Amino acid sequence: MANIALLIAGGSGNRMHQDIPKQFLTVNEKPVIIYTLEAFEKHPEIGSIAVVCIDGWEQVLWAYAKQFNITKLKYVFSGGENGQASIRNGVYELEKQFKENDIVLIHDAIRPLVSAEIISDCISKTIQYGNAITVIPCAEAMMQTENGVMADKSYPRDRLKRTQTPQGFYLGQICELHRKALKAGITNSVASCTLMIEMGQQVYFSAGSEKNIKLTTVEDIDIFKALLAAKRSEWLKD
Ligand SMILES: C[C@](O)(CO)[C@H](O)COP(=O)(O)O
Repeated sequence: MANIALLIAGGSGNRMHQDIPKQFLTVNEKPVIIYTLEAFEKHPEIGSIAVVCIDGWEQVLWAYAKQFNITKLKYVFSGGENGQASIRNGVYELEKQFKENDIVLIHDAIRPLVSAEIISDCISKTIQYGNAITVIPCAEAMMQTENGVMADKSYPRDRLKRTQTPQGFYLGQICELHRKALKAGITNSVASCTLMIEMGQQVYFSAGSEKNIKLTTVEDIDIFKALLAAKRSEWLKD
């Protein structure tokens, strides 16, 4: 049985307001996507890595992978018109290379601080339950709003989880989910976990971390740099 990491790097990152797609921004002399690739490269349970890449950046990605010695990167696929289409392209391509009972961990390329523990837990919960969505508890009070201006309802935070990636599935099952979703006319679900719910399936949780940040806005780059600095000083102490 193989464990494959499928990194989703198909987006242009409009919310970052940069000329370069955020997965290719350089932070401390290394492109963001390389931090993410290194996390899976170093993980002993991951055999192969595939990337769904934004059009026009494929050769840059292969060049960076060579420069930073990412030997597990085997496939680079085209993105789609949205996240659901990009993931669908990726899993359909993987289906041509791997078996239905192989595990695929679908991960945002712009979550560069995913840890070995998070990857391991996602794999073991996928084996245990059939799928695994990385989550963290919801620490803030939650308000429900219709118009974004005011709220007259709150939502109990202990009943909520904040989802992250990786999100783990058996390859055959995630391909089947995408085929059924297309037949049902669902074409723009936010994430694999939301697609599962929209298709009436249960999802199971694995353990995430506040440090497994998603680089969405420019502010997140500052947080990323601070977390990198903290990580470096931990290494120096060891
Ligand atoms: C998959 C995800 O990271 C879970 O939190 C998130 O939904 C991705 O959102 P994006 O809009 O594709 O950045």
